[in-house]
Amino acid sequence: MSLSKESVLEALRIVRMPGGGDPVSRDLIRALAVESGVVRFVLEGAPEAELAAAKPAIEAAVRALAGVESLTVVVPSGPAKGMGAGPKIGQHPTPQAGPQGVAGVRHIIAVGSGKGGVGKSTVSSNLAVALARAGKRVGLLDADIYGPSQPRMMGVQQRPASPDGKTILPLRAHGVTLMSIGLMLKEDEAVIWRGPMLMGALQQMLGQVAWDHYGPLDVLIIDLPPGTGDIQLTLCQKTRLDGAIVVSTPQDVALLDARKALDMFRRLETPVIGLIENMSSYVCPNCGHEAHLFGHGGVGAEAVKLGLPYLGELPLDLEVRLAGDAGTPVAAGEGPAAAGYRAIAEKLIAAGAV
Ligand SMILES: Nc1ncnc2c1ncn2[C@@H]1O[C@H](COP(=O)(O)OP(=O)(O)OP(=O)(O)O)[C@@H](O)[C@H]1O
Repeated sequence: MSLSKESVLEALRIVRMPGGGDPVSRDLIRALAVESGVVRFVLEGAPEAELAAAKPAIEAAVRALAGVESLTVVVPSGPAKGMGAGPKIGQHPTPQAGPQGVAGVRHIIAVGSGKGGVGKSTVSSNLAVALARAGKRVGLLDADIYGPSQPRMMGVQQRPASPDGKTILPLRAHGVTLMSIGLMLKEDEAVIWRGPMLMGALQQMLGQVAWDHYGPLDVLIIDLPPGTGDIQLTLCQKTRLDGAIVVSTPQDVALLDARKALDMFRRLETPVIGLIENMSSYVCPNCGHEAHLFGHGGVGAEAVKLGLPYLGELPLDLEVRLAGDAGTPVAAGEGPAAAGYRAIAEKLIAAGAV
């Protein structure tokens, strides 16, 4: 029998758990992935001591299979020392009837991109700050589970509190109510998760976080992972989204991927609020010459072609990256990039999107 999920599960059925039964019939094997000899899964759903005691036998059973080149078994542990008891993030999704809103939130907007690295997270944080500066009550959810960047960009690192072990209290930075899935997880947990665990975690981020802890929100901005995967699909299907904003750089290859994201939102019947061109122009800080490193105007032209609103362009500006790395989004200050964000925030407000 060649190595597969089934052969791994079959081998695991033979292992006896200290508390009785086997790990498969007790549903303790989660997010199993088997790919070219690499086997990964999460072992959870029983007391941590029992899982730790069973782990060596479980590993031995899998390693004995022909074709296993590497094995990672993660036993998620409780919160790290000093962090206090907290809810466990990452679970199988609970059933829900149709798309749901989020308590205390008026509008929900997702920010997506077809391709990574085009500035989606930068745009999400800066737009959140620009909208807050324009007087809106704004929340920001970093749902980019594989590369959460909002804690760094917004300058927050502490683990959110959970007084009752279930409700999660969001953080607050630059006038924005903030939560990142990255603040609740250990690195190795998120990386090996697959579909259902991701979806459950997202559901928890929307349902268990007290988004109105600092007062009700006009808008919750959700920074999606790049691409068109499980998280995007789940969010559009399970959450009452008001719409999506798609970020792209102007060059053809990024636009090609942006079209895929737009197509996904169309199929899922999520209205596209507009397109944003990031890294549009570069003004040399020494001589003032304006260059278009990735081309210019491609996103606007695409918006016209598709009959979608074009929200505006944002310059490629060293300050944007430095500010993001330093934890204070450039939109919190003054300058051309801040002005660009202010203009987009005003457009969104004028359109009644927030
Ligand atoms: N307009 C800009 N000018 C200069 N640097 C930028 C600009 N937009 C984004 N960056 C920088 O580019 C890098 C990638 O941006 P960001 O993380 O926002 O992209 P992303 O699309 O969210 O990527 P990923 O999908 O991988 O999370 C960051 O270092 C960010 O500071």
